[in-house]
Amino acid sequence: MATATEIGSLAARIRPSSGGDQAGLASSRRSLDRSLLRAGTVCRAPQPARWGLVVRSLKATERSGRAVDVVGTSNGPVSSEISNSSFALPSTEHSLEETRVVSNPRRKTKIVCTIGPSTNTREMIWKLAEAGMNVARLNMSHGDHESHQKIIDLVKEYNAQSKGNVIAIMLDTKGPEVRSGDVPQPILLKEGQEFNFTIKRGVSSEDTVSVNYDDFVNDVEVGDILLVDGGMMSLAVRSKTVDTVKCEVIDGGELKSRRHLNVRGKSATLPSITEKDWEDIKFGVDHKVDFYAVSFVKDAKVVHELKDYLKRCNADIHVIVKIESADSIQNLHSIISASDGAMVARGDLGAELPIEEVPLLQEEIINRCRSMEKPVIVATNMLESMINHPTPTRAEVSDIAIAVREGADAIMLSGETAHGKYPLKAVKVMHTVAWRTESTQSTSNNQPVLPSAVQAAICGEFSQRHMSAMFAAHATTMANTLGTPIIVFTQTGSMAILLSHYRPSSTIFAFTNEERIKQRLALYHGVLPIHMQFSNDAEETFSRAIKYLLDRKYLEKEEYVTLVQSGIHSIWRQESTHHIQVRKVQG
Ligand SMILES: Nc1ncnc2c1ncn2[C@@H]1O[C@H](COP(=O)(O)OP(=O)(O)OP(=O)(O)O)[C@@H](O)[C@H]1O
Ligand SMILES: CC(=O)C(=O)O
Repeated sequence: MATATEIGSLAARIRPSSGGDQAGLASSRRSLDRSLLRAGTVCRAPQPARWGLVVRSLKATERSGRAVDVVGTSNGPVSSEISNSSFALPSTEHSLEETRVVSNPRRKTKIVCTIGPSTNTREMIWKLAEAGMNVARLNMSHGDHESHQKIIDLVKEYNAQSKGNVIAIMLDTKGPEVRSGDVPQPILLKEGQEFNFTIKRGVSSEDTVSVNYDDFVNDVEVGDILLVDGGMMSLAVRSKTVDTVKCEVIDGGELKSRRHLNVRGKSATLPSITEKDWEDIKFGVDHKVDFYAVSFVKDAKVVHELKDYLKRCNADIHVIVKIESADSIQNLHSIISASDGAMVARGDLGAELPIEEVPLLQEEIINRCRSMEKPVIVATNMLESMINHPTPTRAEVSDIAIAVREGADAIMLSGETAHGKYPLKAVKVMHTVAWRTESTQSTSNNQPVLPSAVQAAICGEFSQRHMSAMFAAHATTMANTLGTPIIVFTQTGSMAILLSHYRPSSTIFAFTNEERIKQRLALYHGVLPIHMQFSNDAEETFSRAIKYLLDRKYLEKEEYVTLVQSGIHSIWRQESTHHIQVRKVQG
């Protein structure tokens, strides 16, 4: 059986009395340096934690320069079919060559894919998963429960059959959104023409279409600007009757079925969770989804209301708040604080607020989430042109790189995978761009900081949670300094989530004995979740974990790993002390 011997000198059980042994550390570096030389790798840029890192990047680089040897990872292509397929980026070979000095062959930023008509089959779910999808998003604004259940069943079937890979499921509520009605054919809106929106149901003519919101006429005022589809078309309100809003088209286009309507600078006076949303939320409880993405959250009250409901249902589902309305910006801190994470929903955000605010708000929301230890997703238009074209615009590529650099946990595809012509190529582009961008990120200016824990200690309010945060930060520093991957054993997922928050430079292998926790962890930056039964014997469990990683070539013999035993719920600990150990992997 594979084992990992503890290096006595580096067995940094973090206790006041512990100390490091320079000789042991130097020997570990020498051994890693030797493997580097054997591998013949050239390290072009000095990195603070270079020893273990370069060796591992070789695993993803074949002679052709194509990624074929990354197996069973939730963070990148897993099959040669994907890697060698014709939809590789034209520049793929070049970019993979370039990433030889990458610190880690696995992508850390996760990819959320919206499932729709282009991808709602067994074959496409499998292909998306193999191409790098980490989370499948169900948009409840479209489809019915039957069609969404089919997708949930397919994802669960994939998870059950896949060896090592896992996909989480996110149910995105429709929310109090205002949409135009169904039209049998797109209606052409021309600049300057009169066009009307009516609250009468089922209307679709050349100059009038229904809206799904009875108070539309009351909320809208003469002079308001209406944006269709996030600003693809716009109209100025000229007059109103009891049931109709009469407008002049400013920017024309094709009005298709169920398009978003926003009034510039205003949020609809609807509750954040509508009756339909509650039905969809219950559907999510019944089918055990992993996350809700809650649309148009205006304040923290609605998050508490949803969480209370989930508690009453005994449902362990995390709540991601979508920041997309003018109201949500005013209450950003309390909303994020009440939630389990946030999404920068740039579509509606850029319609309700001036569009030039979107990049600034994106950065602010990411920073806030990062400082509050919550995951954050950047969504909408990331590869919009790939709905119809096989390659992205350069601006779209830059947009992905910016979200990765700003520290998003995940980036999202919407229409690109829901109804686009090139869903797999879009995932492949997202994967490659995120991976390449991560490879250039320096860890030296990314050392964990602990303002909240330090502050708590000063105020005498140091809690178990702060203790866990301290250990996660120290484990990260240790793993970064030594260039080791982190192995964590977690029952609730909390320590893996904390480690993810500190963004270690290498992968976090998160072993859990709960399938649901494994699925949830798929969203978190840098975490590779693995399900394994824990036994009462800690050493035996560690050995099985190491064997698992060796068998899948995630680790190599003689490599060092940072092993974290901790968390709020202790595993194999008599006392409530956390342990961080550095161990050498034995065959
Ligand atoms: N389950 C589905 N069934 C049918 N069509 C879908 C489904 N999900 C998505 N689509 C199609 O894909 C498009 C893009 O998906 P997306 O999730 O971005 O929805 P949206 O309505 O454009 O915006 P929002 O995300 O704000 O709801 C939708 O407009 C719709 O045409
Ligand atoms: C994702 C979404 O709902 C938006 O961008 O508006």
